[in-house]
Amino acid sequence: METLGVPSPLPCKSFLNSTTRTEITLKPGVFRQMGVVSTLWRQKRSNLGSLTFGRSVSGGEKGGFRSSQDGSSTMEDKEEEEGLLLGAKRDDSVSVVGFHLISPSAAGDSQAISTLDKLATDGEEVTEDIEREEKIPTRVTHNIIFVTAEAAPYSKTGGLGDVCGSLPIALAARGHRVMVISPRYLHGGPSDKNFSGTSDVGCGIKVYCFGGAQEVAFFHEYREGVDWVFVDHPSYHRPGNPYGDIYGAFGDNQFRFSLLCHAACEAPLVLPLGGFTYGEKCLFIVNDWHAGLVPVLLAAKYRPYGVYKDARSILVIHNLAHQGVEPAITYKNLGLPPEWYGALEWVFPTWARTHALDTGEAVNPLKGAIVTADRILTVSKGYSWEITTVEGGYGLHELLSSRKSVLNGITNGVDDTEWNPSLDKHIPSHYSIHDLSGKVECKIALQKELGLPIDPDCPLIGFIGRLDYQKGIDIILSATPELMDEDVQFVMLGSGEKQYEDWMRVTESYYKDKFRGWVGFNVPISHRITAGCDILLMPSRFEPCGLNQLYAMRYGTIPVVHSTGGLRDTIENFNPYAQESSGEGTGWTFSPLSRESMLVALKLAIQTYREFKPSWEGLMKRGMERDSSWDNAAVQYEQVFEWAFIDPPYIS
Ligand SMILES: Nc1ncnc2c1ncn2[C@@H]1O[C@H](COP(=O)(O)OP(=O)(O)O[C@H]2O[C@H](CO)[C@@H](O)[C@H](O)[C@H]2O)[C@@H](O)[C@H]1O
Repeated sequence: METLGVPSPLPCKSFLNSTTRTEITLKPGVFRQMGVVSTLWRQKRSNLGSLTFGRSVSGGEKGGFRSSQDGSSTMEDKEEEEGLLLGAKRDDSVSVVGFHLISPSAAGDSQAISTLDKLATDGEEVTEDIEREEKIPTRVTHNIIFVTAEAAPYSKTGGLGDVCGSLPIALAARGHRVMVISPRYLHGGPSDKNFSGTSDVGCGIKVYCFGGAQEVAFFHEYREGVDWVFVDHPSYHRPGNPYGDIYGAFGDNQFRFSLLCHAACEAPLVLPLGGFTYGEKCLFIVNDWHAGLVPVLLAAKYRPYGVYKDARSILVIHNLAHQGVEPAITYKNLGLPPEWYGALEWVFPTWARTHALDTGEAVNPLKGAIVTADRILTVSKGYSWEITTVEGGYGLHELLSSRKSVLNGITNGVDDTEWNPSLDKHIPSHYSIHDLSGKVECKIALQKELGLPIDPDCPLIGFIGRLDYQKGIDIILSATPELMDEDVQFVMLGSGEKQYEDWMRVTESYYKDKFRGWVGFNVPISHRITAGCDILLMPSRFEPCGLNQLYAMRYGTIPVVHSTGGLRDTIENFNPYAQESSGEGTGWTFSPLSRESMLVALKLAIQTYREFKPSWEGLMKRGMERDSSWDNAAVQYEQVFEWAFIDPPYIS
C-alpha cells in the first residue's frame, strides 16, 4: 500500500528545491525540535559549552533527506533558509561523542535565544556551568506523538480533551519533542476560532482505507513547546461536537477516526515541522478507542516493511466503556491486511446479540490496541486494577489481565494555568490558600448569576459532568427530593441523555429557590461553579480518574464522591477524630453507590460545613495544598517510556 513506504517528500512542496550545500551556518535558534536541547536550557545551561557559534562546519549532502541521530530527517533547503545549530552529544565524562542537528527556530523561545546569546559571549560562565553539569543526571528524551480525538483548547467534550491539552505541554517542558495529532473539527460555530492560530502545513497526503485513497491535509500550530497538528478532512467539518450532534453519534465515526489513525502514522514521517520530521524512532501515545488502530497499523502495516521498527506505542485508557465496536464486515474498510483480523476480532456474548441470526461478530479497535501496544496505561492506579475485573473490564478484563505486566496507572494532573483560583479569568474574585476571602465572593456572585437567594452561609452543592450512566445521575435523581428538604442549594451543569436534561429542567421549576440545572457545555460556568460551591458531588458509577474532584480541591471546594477508581485514589475520607496533621482527609468518600450512602455522606459534609468551621477550613486547605501538578504525572510517564524502550517492540 502506498502509505507504507518511507514517505515520499513529493507532496511537500518545500522539499523540492534542494540544493547542494557544503556549509551549514550555525546560529542561535530555537531548540524545541530536539527535545534534548530544550532540557538543557532548563537545566540552567548545562552542556552549553557544546554549542558552536558563528562558525561554519563542513557537511551536508546533496539534496534530499538526511537523517539526524534520532532518525528524524531534514531538508537542505530549509537549512539554507534558516541555518542550523549543532548540539553536542556528550558521554558521562562530558566528552563530545557526536552532534545533533538542531532545528532553527520559530518564534517563542526567545528566552533560550537570549540565554544562548549571553552565554556565547560569556566564556567564564559557560565553563563554570560545565563543571556543575557533571552532577546533573542525563535524562533521555523522546519524540512523542499523542494521537487523540480531542485536545483542549482546540476541542473538548470532557476529560480526554483536558489531558491531551495539558500533558503534552508538561512533557515538552521536560525536554521531549512532542506532537499532538487530532482532527480539525469545524462545526460552523464560535468554536471554529479555536483553530485560528493554525496554518496549513502544505503537505497533503493520501491514506488508503475505506476502499480508496483519502486525501487529508495537515494544519499546525507551535504553542507552548508542542507541535499541535490537525488532520483536515471534510468529514470533520459539520455541526455538532467531535462525536455527534442532536441526532446522536455520527454514523461514520469509524471512518473519521480510522482516518485520524492512518494520518497519525504518516505524520512523523512526512511533516517537516520546523524543518525536521519526527522520524521513525518515536513513541506513540494513543488515547482511547479513537486512536486504537495506531499500534495495529504499526505492527501490521509498517513494521513488515521495515518502517517504525524502533518505535513504541503506549495505549492510554481514559474510559474503557467506549470501545468503537462496529460490525465485523467493516474490517475490510480499515486499511489493514486481512490476516490481521484476529487482532480486532470481537464476539459479543449471546445475551447481547440482537436477533437469532446475529453471530455477535464485530471489530473492536480498543481491543486491537490492547493486544498490540507495547504498554498500557490508565489514568489512575485504582482504575488499572478495576479494568482487570469482571465488573470493570467491560468484556476486556481477561485480555487486560493477560497484559498485567505492562499495565500501569498514573493519576491525571491539573493544568495550573487553567485551573488556579488566584489566576482564573472566568471567576469574579481571586483567592488562594493564604487568603480565602475571594471564595465567598465567588459564591455570592454565582448565587446572583443563577438567580438563587443570596446566602453565603447556605451550603452550595455543585455537580459538573456528562449526564450519563457513568456519572451516577440516576442516584442524584433519586436522592434530590430528600436533599431538597435540607437547607441547601444545588446546581448542576451538564449535557447528555435527554431524560436527565429534561429532569434537570423540571426539577429547577419545582425547587425554584434551591435547585438550578444548567443544560449545556460551558467552560466559564464550570469554573464559576467549581469556585463558588462549597461541595462538589461526584457519585460516579466508575471513574477512571476524574478531573472535577481535582479541580474542586484546588479551589477549596470539598468533594463528596463514590469510592471508585480515581476518586478513591485521590480523595481521602474526612476523619474528625484524627490526630492533628495526620489523616484528616480531603473530602468524603461513600460506598456502596446508593442513594442512602450518598445522602449520609452529603449530610455529614453539610453538618461539618455548618457546625465545624475550623474542620471545614482544614479540609479546604488540605485539598488546596495537594500536589496535582502535571509535572508530577509527567515524571511518572517518563518512567513508563523508559520501560517501553527497554523491552523490544511487543509485536515486531
Ligand atoms: N457541561 C459541561 N460544561 C463544561 N465543562 C464540562 C461539562 N461537562 C464536563 N465538563 C468538563 O469536562 C471535564 C470532564 O472530565 P472528567 O475527567 O471528570 O470526565 P470524563 O468522563 O469526560 O473523562 C474521562 O477521561 C478523563 C481523563 O483521563 C478521566 O479523568 C475520567 O475519569 C474519564 O471518565 C472537566 O474538565 C469538566 O469540567
